[in-house]
Amino acid sequence: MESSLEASLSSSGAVSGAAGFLPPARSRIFKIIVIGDSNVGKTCLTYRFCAGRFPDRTEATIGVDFRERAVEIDGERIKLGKGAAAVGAVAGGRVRARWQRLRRREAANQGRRRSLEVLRRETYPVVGHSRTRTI
Ligand SMILES: Nc1nc2c(ncn2[C@@H]2O[C@H](COP(=O)(O)OP(=O)(O)OP(=O)(O)O)[C@@H](O)[C@H]2O)c(=O)[nH]1
Repeated sequence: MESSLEASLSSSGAVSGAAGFLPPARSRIFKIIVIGDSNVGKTCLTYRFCAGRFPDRTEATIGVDFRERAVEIDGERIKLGKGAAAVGAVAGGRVRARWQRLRRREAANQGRRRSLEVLRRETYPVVGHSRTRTI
Protein backbone atom coordinates (compact mmCIF):
# COMPACT_ATOMS: atom_id res chain seq x y z
CA MET A 1 0.00 0.00 0.00
CA GLU A 2 1.27 3.46 -0.87
CA SER A 3 2.11 5.57 2.16
CA SER A 4 0.86 9.14 2.41
CA LEU A 5 4.49 10.25 2.07
CA GLU A 6 4.83 8.39 -1.23
CA ALA A 7 1.43 9.67 -2.32
CA SER A 8 2.39 13.27 -1.63
CA LEU A 9 5.61 12.85 -3.59
CA SER A 10 4.14 11.06 -6.58
CA SER A 11 1.08 13.31 -6.84
CA SER A 12 3.32 16.37 -7.03
CA GLY A 13 4.99 14.95 -10.16
CA ALA A 14 8.25 16.55 -9.09
CA VAL A 15 10.06 13.32 -8.23
CA SER A 16 10.50 12.18 -11.82
CA GLY A 17 10.93 15.67 -13.16
CA ALA A 18 14.09 16.38 -15.14
CA ALA A 19 14.75 19.71 -13.43
CA GLY A 20 16.46 17.97 -10.50
CA PHE A 21 14.24 19.84 -8.06
CA LEU A 22 12.70 17.96 -5.16
CA PRO A 23 10.20 19.82 -2.97
CA PRO A 24 10.52 19.08 0.75
CA ALA A 25 8.63 15.88 1.56
CA ARG A 26 5.57 16.45 3.71
CA SER A 27 5.85 14.82 7.12
CA ARG A 28 3.18 12.43 8.23
CA ILE A 29 1.49 13.67 11.38
CA PHE A 30 0.49 11.44 14.28
CA LYS A 31 -1.62 12.99 17.02
CA ILE A 32 -1.40 11.71 20.57
CA ILE A 33 -3.63 12.84 23.39
CA VAL A 34 -2.51 12.57 27.00
CA ILE A 35 -5.45 12.57 29.36
CA GLY A 36 -5.75 12.04 33.08
CA ASP A 37 -6.72 13.43 36.45
CA SER A 38 -5.46 16.90 37.33
CA ASN A 39 -1.95 17.25 38.78
CA VAL A 40 -0.69 13.80 37.72
CA GLY A 41 2.12 15.12 35.47
CA LYS A 42 0.60 15.32 31.96
CA THR A 43 2.15 18.71 31.22
CA CYS A 44 5.60 17.63 32.50
CA LEU A 45 5.44 14.38 30.51
CA THR A 46 4.60 16.07 27.21
CA TYR A 47 6.95 19.01 27.83
CA ARG A 48 9.84 16.60 28.57
CA PHE A 49 9.10 14.61 25.43
CA CYS A 50 8.86 17.65 23.15
CA ALA A 51 11.46 20.01 24.69
CA GLY A 52 13.91 17.44 26.09
CA ARG A 53 13.74 18.87 29.61
CA PHE A 54 11.25 19.37 32.40
CA PRO A 55 9.51 22.75 32.74
CA ASP A 56 10.91 25.10 35.41
CA ARG A 57 7.43 25.59 36.83
CA THR A 58 3.93 24.42 35.96
CA GLU A 59 0.45 25.83 36.17
CA ALA A 60 -2.86 24.00 35.98
CA THR A 61 -3.87 23.52 32.36
CA ILE A 62 -7.24 24.99 31.51
CA GLY A 63 -8.74 23.07 28.60
CA VAL A 64 -6.26 21.45 26.22
CA ASP A 65 -2.56 22.20 25.76
CA PHE A 66 -0.78 21.37 22.46
CA ARG A 67 2.86 20.59 21.68
CA GLU A 68 4.66 19.20 18.67
CA ARG A 69 7.84 17.27 18.01
CA ALA A 70 9.31 15.86 14.82
CA VAL A 71 11.08 12.50 14.99
CA GLU A 72 12.81 10.40 12.35
CA ILE A 73 11.74 6.76 12.17
CA ASP A 74 13.25 4.44 9.55
CA GLY A 75 14.48 7.47 7.64
CA GLU A 76 11.05 9.07 7.55
CA ARG A 77 10.39 12.36 9.29
CA ILE A 78 7.24 12.10 11.38
CA LYS A 79 5.53 14.85 13.33
CA LEU A 80 3.99 13.96 16.65
CA GLY A 81 1.34 16.36 17.85
CA LYS A 82 0.60 15.95 21.54
CA GLY A 83 -2.34 17.32 23.44
CA ALA A 84 -2.77 17.16 27.19
CA ALA A 85 -6.18 17.51 28.76
CA ALA A 86 -7.24 17.33 32.37
CA VAL A 87 -10.49 15.56 33.07
CA GLY A 88 -10.22 15.43 36.84
CA ALA A 89 -11.53 18.93 37.41
CA VAL A 90 -15.00 17.72 36.48
CA ALA A 91 -16.65 15.66 39.16
CA GLY A 92 -18.43 12.29 39.12
CA GLY A 93 -20.25 11.04 36.02
CA ARG A 94 -19.40 14.22 34.14
CA VAL A 95 -15.77 13.09 34.10
CA ARG A 96 -16.62 10.05 32.01
CA ALA A 97 -18.96 12.07 29.77
CA ARG A 98 -16.23 14.60 29.08
CA TRP A 99 -13.67 11.84 28.48
CA GLN A 100 -16.04 10.21 25.97
CA ARG A 101 -16.59 13.54 24.21
CA LEU A 102 -12.83 13.99 23.96
CA ARG A 103 -12.47 10.44 22.59
CA ARG A 104 -15.07 11.15 19.91
CA ARG A 105 -13.47 14.47 19.01
CA GLU A 106 -10.07 12.81 18.76
CA ALA A 107 -11.35 9.78 16.83
CA ALA A 108 -8.85 10.46 14.06
CA ASN A 109 -5.91 10.23 16.44
CA GLN A 110 -3.49 7.42 15.87
CA GLY A 111 -2.36 7.26 19.49
CA ARG A 112 -3.59 8.00 22.96
CA ARG A 113 -1.70 8.15 26.18
CA ARG A 114 -3.30 8.16 29.58
CA SER A 115 -1.70 9.68 32.62
CA LEU A 116 -2.28 8.67 36.17
CA GLU A 117 -0.34 9.04 39.34
CA VAL A 118 0.75 5.66 40.66
CA LEU A 119 0.73 6.80 44.28
CA ARG A 120 -2.79 8.25 44.02
CA ARG A 121 -5.13 5.39 43.28
CA GLU A 122 -8.13 7.73 43.02
CA THR A 123 -6.69 9.02 39.73
CA TYR A 124 -6.98 5.54 38.09
CA PRO A 125 -10.74 5.32 37.39
CA VAL A 126 -10.75 8.70 35.67
CA VAL A 127 -8.87 7.28 32.69
CA GLY A 128 -10.33 3.75 32.84
CA HIS A 129 -8.59 0.39 33.11
CA SER A 130 -9.55 -1.41 29.92
CA ARG A 131 -6.38 -0.76 27.93
CA THR A 132 -4.05 0.50 30.64
CA ARG A 133 -0.78 -1.41 30.77
CA THR A 134 1.69 -1.41 33.61
CA ILE A 135 5.17 -0.59 32.35
N1 LIG B 1 7.76 13.73 41.95
C1 LIG B 1 7.31 13.98 40.72
N2 LIG B 1 6.61 15.09 40.52
C2 LIG B 1 6.15 15.31 39.28
C3 LIG B 1 6.40 14.43 38.19
N3 LIG B 1 5.82 14.93 37.07
C4 LIG B 1 5.23 16.08 37.45
N4 LIG B 1 5.43 16.32 38.76
C5 LIG B 1 4.94 17.46 39.55
O1 LIG B 1 3.53 17.31 39.65
C6 LIG B 1 2.89 18.59 39.57
C7 LIG B 1 1.85 18.58 38.47
O2 LIG B 1 2.51 18.42 37.23
P1 LIG B 1 1.79 18.84 35.86
O3 LIG B 1 2.64 18.33 34.75
O4 LIG B 1 1.45 20.30 35.87
O5 LIG B 1 0.44 17.98 35.99
P2 LIG B 1 -0.84 18.01 35.03
O6 LIG B 1 -1.40 16.63 35.03
O7 LIG B 1 -0.49 18.59 33.68
O8 LIG B 1 -1.77 19.02 35.85
P3 LIG B 1 -3.10 19.78 35.33
O9 LIG B 1 -2.70 20.77 34.29
O10 LIG B 1 -3.63 20.44 36.56
O11 LIG B 1 -4.04 18.75 34.82
C8 LIG B 1 3.99 19.61 39.37
O12 LIG B 1 4.30 20.20 40.62
C9 LIG B 1 5.17 18.80 38.87
O13 LIG B 1 6.40 19.39 39.23
C10 LIG B 1 7.18 13.25 38.45
O14 LIG B 1 7.45 12.43 37.58
N5 LIG B 1 7.60 13.09 39.73
